[in-house]
Amino acid sequence: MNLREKYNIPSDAVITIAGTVGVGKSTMTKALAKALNFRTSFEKVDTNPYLDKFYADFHRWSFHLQIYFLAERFKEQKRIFEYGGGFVQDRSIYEDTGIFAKMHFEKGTMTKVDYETYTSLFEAMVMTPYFPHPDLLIYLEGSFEDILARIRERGRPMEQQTPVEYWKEMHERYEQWINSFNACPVLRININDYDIVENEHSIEPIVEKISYMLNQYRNLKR
Ligand SMILES: Nc1ncnc2c1ncn2[C@@H]1O[C@H](COP(=O)(O)OP(=O)(O)O)[C@@H](O)[C@H]1O
Ligand SMILES: Nc1ncnc2c1ncn2[C@H]1C[C@H](O)[C@@H](COP(=O)(O)O)O1
Repeated sequence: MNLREKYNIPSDAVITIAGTVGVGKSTMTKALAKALNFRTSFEKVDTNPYLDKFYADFHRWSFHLQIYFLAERFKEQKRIFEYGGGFVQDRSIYEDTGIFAKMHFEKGTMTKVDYETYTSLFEAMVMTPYFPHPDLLIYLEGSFEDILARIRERGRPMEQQTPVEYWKEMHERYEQWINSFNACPVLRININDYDIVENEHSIEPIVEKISYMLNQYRNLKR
């Protein structure tokens, strides 16, 4: 019996992993999908045609990058829907607007007109009854120092060249954002409470928590 069956996780569930850059979303997505025998939906970083340009010049490329991410995530949403669920998704669409676009607008690296165009497109596409919310959002959290160490260890060149203040600002914004997020149920996990890199079995207590949350909310909906 696999962990999905053992913990009675519905086979059509959609679980999205949220958290700041470098916190461990992709690593968690892979481990959880393997444990549950679910499909994965990843952000494509290496093939993103705007990401390097964006980090080199926020003003010039922030709007282009947001539109690109929105299109990519929408296509992924469609794929998840067509398969009928059973997915773990690396990063939620809500972070694009709630963290990134908002932060660039408020810091002055996205113009007001671009921000309004982006948010109206986002709302028309996403904040509608036709766009199903995930069954659960897993929020990964940790200290700024631990997360910065992970960004450095991973070593993506464009992220190394970005000032530390950028990551600090993002870390603070994430904490505020998650405290008022209510589009779907949230399971918060501290990165010091598991180690799926060194110990594959440490995913099991997380699956148990997921099961508890999903079944609690399914019962509430009945
Ligand atoms: N549980 C963990 N323990 C130790 N290192 C981790 C853990 N999860 C991720 N990492 C490391 O942290 C870095 C960032 O992880 P990643 O999953 O790519 O983050 P994200 O997708 O949130 O940007 C990688 O070098 C990864 O190997
Ligand atoms: N919506 C976004 N705006 C700007 N930058 C973004 C957005 N979504 C992701 N990113 C960046 C941040 C990282 O450099 C890479 C991948 O994110 P990760 O958290 O490492 O999966 O893309």
